[in-house]
Amino acid sequence: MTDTIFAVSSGAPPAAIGVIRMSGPKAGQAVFDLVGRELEPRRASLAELRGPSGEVLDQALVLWFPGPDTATGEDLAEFHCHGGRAVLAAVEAALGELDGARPAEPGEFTRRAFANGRIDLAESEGLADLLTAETELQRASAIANASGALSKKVEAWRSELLTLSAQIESALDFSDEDDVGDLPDSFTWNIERLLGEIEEWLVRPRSEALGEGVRVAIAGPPNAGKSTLFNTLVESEAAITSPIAGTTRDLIERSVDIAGVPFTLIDTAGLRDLSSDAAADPIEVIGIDRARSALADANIVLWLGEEGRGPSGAWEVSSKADVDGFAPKTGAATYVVSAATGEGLNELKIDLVNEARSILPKPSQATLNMRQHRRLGEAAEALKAAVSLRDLLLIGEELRRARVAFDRLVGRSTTEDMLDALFGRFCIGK
Ligand SMILES: Nc1nc2c(ncn2[C@@H]2O[C@H](COP(=O)(O)OP(=O)(O)OP(=O)(O)O)[C@@H](O)[C@H]2O)c(=O)[nH]1
Ligand SMILES: [K+]
Ligand SMILES: [Mg+2]
Repeated sequence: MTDTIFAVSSGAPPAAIGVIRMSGPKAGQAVFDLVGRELEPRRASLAELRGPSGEVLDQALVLWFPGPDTATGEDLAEFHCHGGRAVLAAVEAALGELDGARPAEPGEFTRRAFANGRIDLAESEGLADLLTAETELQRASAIANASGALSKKVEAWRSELLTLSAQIESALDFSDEDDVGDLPDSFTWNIERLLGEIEEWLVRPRSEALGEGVRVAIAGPPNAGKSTLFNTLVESEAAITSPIAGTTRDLIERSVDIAGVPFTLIDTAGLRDLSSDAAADPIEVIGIDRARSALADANIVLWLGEEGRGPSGAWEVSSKADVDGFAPKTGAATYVVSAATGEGLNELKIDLVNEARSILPKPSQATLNMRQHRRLGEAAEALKAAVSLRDLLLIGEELRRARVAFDRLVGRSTTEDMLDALFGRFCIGK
């Protein structure tokens, strides 16, 4: 028999309320043992919880949900207890006394929901992202995935595919040529339309982009004020600043949320040409190498050096605008800023946010993660092959390949490893 699992599903105690969830065949028995009577399903009941020797453990609100129409697809109970550490430990200990009951592993409730078909893989992944979302944009995108936008789309594509496969079957049954000529004219258009829809999803920014945010590197010669600008943007004294040229040696990265949009800011070592300097500090040389590769990986480079001398596409920034004798760059697209007085920083932030919005997934738009992107890409490849072929059997095989890719995408066929990796991301009690 399946184990019955339990865990504190609310946050870490102490808190005002602590919710212990229990799922599995013994959940009903557990409610009866602790409460001493049968409860009406799906109604909150106030009850005294008692331990094995009759001692009162807590007064709690208890909910009893008989399966299979529950979040996990199993019998499910919730004990809304007082959220003290000792109270929760005592109730958990009493639940653990029950034969066949044990504490849940991380993500095990969600894993059971998946195993029982209550949610599919894409929804589980969305849920994992939702629980770890830190910015508003991450939350909005994760909720779209968790609520099944991709899953519904794949379901629709899959049923269109089945219709197309049925057309192949009937052409094979009723013709001698076994050639595309036996198919309805709409056949190829329909595959192409399907392909078009899939490609629209494939070109969307990927969900991983939301996790790490837009990468903004700050670059320029030594003492340009890079670290000072970095500290101001990340609102902490993360980087050491000083009048000594070559203060920053290594890359410094910090994640920040600007107007609900996730960014990773990167401070870099000042760039200067040390190639002809035999006495150059080898550590500074390494730092400059690292700086150059960070610039190559960044989505946006803020260039604090001489106009036009930064990496191509870099944003021109004239720093230290408050200093006597300050002369800004002459280009119209220059951001004139002072980290000391705050001048120009709002304009810079507004443009960073606008640029990020065009790089990142749209709010509430469902997105693909790397795994989903790969599977959907396989489906697209198979469909492209299908439109290029003339032999019905071969076309049918490509359509089957596309269907397998859809099935893997939503988890109709998945490996244990993959599930371990996914559900291990959840906390205990989820
Ligand atoms: N007045 C004024 N001084 C600034 C401003 N930004 C930086 N400074 C000063 O300029 C000097 C160099 O600043 P840093 O932020 O260390 O410059 P950096 O580009 O990171 O230098 P390296 O790491 O050595 O390449 C420090 O003394 C800062 O206090 C500014 O906006 N206004
Ligand atoms: K410096
Ligand atoms: Mg610095």
